[in-house]
Amino acid sequence: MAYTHDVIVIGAGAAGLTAAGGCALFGLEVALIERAEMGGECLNNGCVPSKALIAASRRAGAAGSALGVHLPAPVVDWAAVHAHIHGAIAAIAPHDSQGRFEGMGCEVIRGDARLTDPHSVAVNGRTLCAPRIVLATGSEPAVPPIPGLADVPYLTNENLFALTELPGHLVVLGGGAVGMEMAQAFRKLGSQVTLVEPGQLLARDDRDSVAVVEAAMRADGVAFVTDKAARVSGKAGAITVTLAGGGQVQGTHLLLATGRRARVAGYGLEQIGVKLGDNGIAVDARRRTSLKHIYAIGDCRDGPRLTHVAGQEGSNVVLEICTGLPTKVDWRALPWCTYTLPEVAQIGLTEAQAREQFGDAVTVQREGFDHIDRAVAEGETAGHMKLVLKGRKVVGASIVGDNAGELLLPLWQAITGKTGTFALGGAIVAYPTRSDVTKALAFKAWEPTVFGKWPKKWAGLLASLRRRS
Ligand SMILES: Cc1cc2nc3c(=O)[nH]c(=O)nc-3n(C[C@H](O)[C@H](O)[C@H](O)COP(=O)(O)OP(=O)(O)OC[C@H]3O[C@@H](n4cnc5c(N)ncnc54)[C@H](O)[C@@H]3O)c2cc1C
Ligand SMILES: NC(=O)c1ccc[n+]([C@@H]2O[C@H](COP(=O)([O-])OP(=O)(O)OC[C@H]3O[C@@H](n4cnc5c(N)ncnc54)[C@H](O)[C@@H]3O)[C@@H](O)[C@H]2O)c1
Repeated sequence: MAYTHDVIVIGAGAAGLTAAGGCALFGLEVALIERAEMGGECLNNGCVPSKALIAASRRAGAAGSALGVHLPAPVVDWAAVHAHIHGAIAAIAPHDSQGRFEGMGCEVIRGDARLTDPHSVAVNGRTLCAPRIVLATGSEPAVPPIPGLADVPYLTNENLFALTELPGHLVVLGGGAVGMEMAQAFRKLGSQVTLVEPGQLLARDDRDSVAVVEAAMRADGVAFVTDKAARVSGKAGAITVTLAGGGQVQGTHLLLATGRRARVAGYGLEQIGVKLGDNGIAVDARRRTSLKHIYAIGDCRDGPRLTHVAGQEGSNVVLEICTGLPTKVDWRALPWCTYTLPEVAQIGLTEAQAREQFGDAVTVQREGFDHIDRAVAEGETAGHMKLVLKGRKVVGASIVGDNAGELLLPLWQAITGKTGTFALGGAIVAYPTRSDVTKALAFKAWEPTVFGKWPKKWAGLLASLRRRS
């Protein structure tokens, strides 16, 4: 077969950009195909706009009296908030742009790709062929089969950031990361917000940590309803959600935050025989599909759906394709953070997962931010860090508090064995910073040893010798 390229990458989101850019930097001939905006979901309707919106909401939420300073009630200029969100996207866009990736050596093709045989991709009337293909086609909002939904205008992350007005009363379906972040942000900006979730809020996170966020959001004025949406009716500006339990919630706008569905249909996967899992393309630990020369990375395969995961899988397949060495992804120390106020961050195992896996070998060291001087000085003491240990080895951590996500990096190093509690407990940490909490908890793992029987005996012996001299 005459190959036109060494690698064809379909999709220019976080996963595809990393894979294509990395292979091109190794000198391979790469075709990168994107049918919509370069940068995919994270840049255009995911992480970037949501974090820009959250930043605006934090400014609004700072109003009131605290620390002896009185700020007047905020005036929210939605058009300006909207401009800030789209300004952030525009500022980051060059990083993901066609020009930047062409500069790295990729052939960037703007069009709809379709697999026509196991080595061939049709796009814009051309047929490209390569020995390796990387699928990075992402995911889309999962729209649950709720009766009436098709007849009512609703929001998802795909149109939320195009809103031209601040919702009067936003009803959010789903208490995962999207639902929680957006519910709090719109509430702080002045919308009434009701969040409907039938199960647990932030179900993948530590329960103690989620309880702190939930309390903060209730204090902000978010109303939580534990039930499932059974029917939706109404029209723009007047929407009614009828709950499975019989109650009703009324609002002006409806946001679906009910999870993601992998984008796997309509581009030839079925025809060439790539196998699917429950919600995405089935892959092995090296991110190879059932056709071993075709990889699937990021949101389109079954597994965690996060930008840094997409990027990590992109790097993984670059190494495997470019060196020929099998390269497995390692999620022992997978971090994530939900950017509510306070943030809730998780890495590795939660306490419950660790106890299930290691039983009595697990101990948990916990410190509240009310014991951390920086947090006290700033009046931001909500939250805690929980360090989950097997012996003295960190196997997980849950953090809830201001900027919790910024504390994750040394914990990644500890879980992956690049550092340990001894090093972290002895580290010099600038005072006063929130990192004091990591040092304090790591040291607790060693405290019984450092101040144990033998060090005490030794110190006592030295002291008695000095007394005699
Ligand atoms: C509101 C929201 C907030 C989020 N916030 C965070 C966050 O703070 N942190 C975090 O880590 N994650 C966050 N995420 C998740 C994150 O956005 C995704 O995990 C990530 O963007 C997935 O990247 P990807 O490259 O796999 O897919 P995408 O970014 O979806 O890229 C796939 C690309 O493939 C293209 N494509 C699909 N089919 C074809 C085809 N046949 N031909 C050509 N092109 C095609 C699509 O147009 C798309 O551009 C958030 C998600 C949402 C919805
Ligand atoms: N900060 C971050 O890292 C961040 C932020 C946003 C999104 N994301 C990623 O984006 C993806 C999507 O997030 P998400 O929050 O949409 O999905 P999710 O799967 O985390 O949560 C969806 C929630 O919707 C609920 N739900 C389902 N059907 C419902 C119904 N009919 N009525 C009410 N509730 C219903 C589910 O019980 C679940 O709790 C996730 O994979 C997440 O990792 C990450």
